[in-house]
Amino acid sequence: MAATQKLSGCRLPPLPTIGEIIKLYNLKAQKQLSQNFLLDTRLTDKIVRQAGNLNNAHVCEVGPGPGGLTRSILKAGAADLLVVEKDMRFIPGLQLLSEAAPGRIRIAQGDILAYKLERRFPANITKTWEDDPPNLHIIGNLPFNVSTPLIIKWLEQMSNRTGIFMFGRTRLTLTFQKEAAERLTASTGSRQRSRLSVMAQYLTTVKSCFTIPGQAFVPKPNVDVGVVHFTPLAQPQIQQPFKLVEKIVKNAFQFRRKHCRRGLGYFEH
Ligand SMILES: C[S@@+](CC[C@H](N)C(=O)[O-])C[C@H]1O[C@@H](n2cnc3c(N)ncnc32)[C@H](O)[C@@H]1O
Repeated sequence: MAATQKLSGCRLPPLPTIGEIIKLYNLKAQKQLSQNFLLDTRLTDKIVRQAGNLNNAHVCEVGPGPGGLTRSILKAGAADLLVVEKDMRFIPGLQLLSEAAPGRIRIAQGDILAYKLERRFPANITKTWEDDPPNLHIIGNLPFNVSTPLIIKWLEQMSNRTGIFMFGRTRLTLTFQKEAAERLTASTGSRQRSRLSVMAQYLTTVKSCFTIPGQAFVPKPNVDVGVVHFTPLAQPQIQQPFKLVEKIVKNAFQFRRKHCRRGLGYFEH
C-alpha cells in the first residue's frame, strides 16, 4: 500500500495507489466505455492546474474511473466534488477515497449524458448564491465516445443559462481526442475550423492547454489527447437561440468546400 497521502493540507489514512486500486478490484478497462486511465499523478495534477484556483470550489468530475484525477482535484482544495461514473465497478474504489476525504465527495453512478448536474444544487443553496456565485468547475478526462455530444449539451445550457451554467461562470477543463481539441480551438481561416470551433467560440474563450501522448494512458489509445479549458463569455458573440445558431452553422460547414452561400440557402427560418 502507498504511503500516507496529503489532500489539501489534510493527512489521510494510507490509500492504495491507483495501480493498486485497479488490481484490488480487478478493473480491466472496457473499450466500449472509452476507459483509458491516467496513472501518472504529475499529469493529473497538471490537468487540474489548468482549471485555476480550486480552493473551496464546487467541482463536478465526469468519469472518475479509478480516481487518479479525483485525487488531484481534492489535493487542489475542492471543497465539494461530485463524481459521475457510469461503470459500477469503480464505486468501491471511489468510496475508499470518500472515506479518506470525509464530506468532500459525492458519488453518483449514472450516464453523464442523461445526468442532471443541477440536481446537486438544491434551491435553498442556489438562493444564497445569487449575490455571490460560487467557484464552479467541470473537470474530466472524458470518455472519447461522449465528449462531443457532451460539450454541445453543455454549450446549449451555457447559452440558455440553465443547469450548472445558471450563474454564467462555470468553467470547464476537459480532455478530447487531439483532433477534436484542435477543431475546438481552431481560429478563423484555419483548416481545422469546423462547426465545433464556431459553437464553442461564440460562447466561450477556448484555450488549448497541452497535449498528452497516447502512451501516457493505460491502456494506450490510438490517438493523442488534448486538454482544453473553456471560460464562458460574459455575453455570447451571437445573440440568437442556440438551436438556430447550430442549424445555420451546420448548413454553412456542410457546404464549405462548395459555396457557403449555397449552404445558407438550405436554411429555413
Ligand atoms: C478516459 S476514462 C478516465 C478515467 C479517469 N478519470 C482517469 O483519468 O484515469 C473515462 C471514464 O469515464 C467513464 N464513462 C464512460 N462513459 C460514461 C458516461 N456516459 N457517463 C459517465 N461516465 C462514463 C468510464 O467508465 C471511465 O471511468
